[in-house]
Amino acid sequence: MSSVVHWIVSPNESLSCVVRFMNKNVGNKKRGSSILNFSSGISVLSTDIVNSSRSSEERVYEVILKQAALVGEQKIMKRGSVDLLKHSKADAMTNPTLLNEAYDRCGEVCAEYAKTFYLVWCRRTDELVDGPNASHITPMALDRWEQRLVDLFEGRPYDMYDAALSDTVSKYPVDIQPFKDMIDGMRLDLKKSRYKSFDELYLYCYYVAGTVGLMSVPVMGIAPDSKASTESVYNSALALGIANQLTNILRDVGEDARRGRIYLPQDELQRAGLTEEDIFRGQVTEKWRAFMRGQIKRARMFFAEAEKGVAELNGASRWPVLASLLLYQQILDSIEANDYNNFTKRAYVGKAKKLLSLPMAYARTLMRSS
Ligand SMILES: CC(C)=CCC/C(C)=C/CC/C(C)=C/CC/C(C)=C/[C@@H]1[C@@H](COP(=O)(O)OP(=O)(O)O)[C@]1(C)CC/C=C(\C)CC/C=C(\C)CCC=C(C)C
Ligand SMILES: [Mn+2]
Repeated sequence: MSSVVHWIVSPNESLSCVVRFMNKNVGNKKRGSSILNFSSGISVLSTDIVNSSRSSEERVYEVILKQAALVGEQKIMKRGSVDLLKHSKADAMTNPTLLNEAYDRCGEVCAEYAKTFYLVWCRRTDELVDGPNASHITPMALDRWEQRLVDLFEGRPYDMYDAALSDTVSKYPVDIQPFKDMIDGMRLDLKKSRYKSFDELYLYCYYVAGTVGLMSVPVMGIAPDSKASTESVYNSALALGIANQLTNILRDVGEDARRGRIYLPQDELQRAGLTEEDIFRGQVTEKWRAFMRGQIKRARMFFAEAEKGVAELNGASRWPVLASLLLYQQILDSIEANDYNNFTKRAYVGKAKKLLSLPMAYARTLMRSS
């Protein structure tokens, strides 16, 4: 039996600890979940019964179990071969030269768009709602994007970028669900600019970022000698996505507010004595500093949860994943160094620190694998 412990910090510095005991046999879901609240050392305030109204964390965990089952139970069905007749550009899928070109094109997009991360389909999806044509994007356009996703999963890519992804998902146990969920995240972005609670924000972070972790693990692979359960590795991957997105949100508070968006839990703001006007005014007060300390602490806990899973990945992936984790979490240090002024100062990690993260990550991964 494996146990996954999540610590969620609320802004008044009390801690909720969600302890899940999962039956390792995911097919036989004998699952219990209890939420323990700690406040000044006083514990166990509530017990969550399975199947009562589910929290976002529980809903997302269902997806993890499904992904883990795909790997663990070898449920992957060989996907249909590419339908060459429907889309002429699908020639790329059977012609190795064209396929190489498709992957090269993806590499070019990565070099242009992403400083730290590489996953072209995700960037293209995000560009739909954040890019230059964002004001023309309707829910219908996202429906079409989703249909195109289904097509590429079934071996009918529309263009070269799709062809590379189509090829990848036909070779690895990648499920379409996290991809669909990411599109749902973009749908959310079209209609929602406030989040009532951390539970709501957590779901958003899963959609737009946690999904990336679930897409990546089947391709990166779990080390053959790993003793960890598949679902615990997926859980760490999810945590890395959530941690990255929470960090993004904390870095971009001012920028988002100028677009009329507040990706911060409203109930927590209220408990900290802060209003929306305070955010729009953008003054760094003691209340704001205290609020930010709580938010940063929470993001760091997700990074810590993520780090546990890095050693379980295939050797070749450990170093880049740990390096990206170390780099990204330094943005939190930078917010602190800016005295929590994320309204007008952009937190960033300088070149020297970035460079230092690489050998540090390398040394750490070597130490752990010996
Ligand atoms: C066991 C374990 C720890 C496994 C690691 C699993 C893993 C590789 C997880 C990756 C997590 C990750 C990189 C999540 C992406 C988070 C993120 C920043 C999401 C952004 C969403 C939208 O936010 P927003 O609009 O606010 O941001 P911008 O201002 O627009 O930037 C995204 C933009 C979604 C799009 C995401 C990508 C383009 C990044 C995908 C990158 C990868 C999968 C590569 C990761 C590779 C390594 C080696 C870490
Ligand atoms: Mn974006």
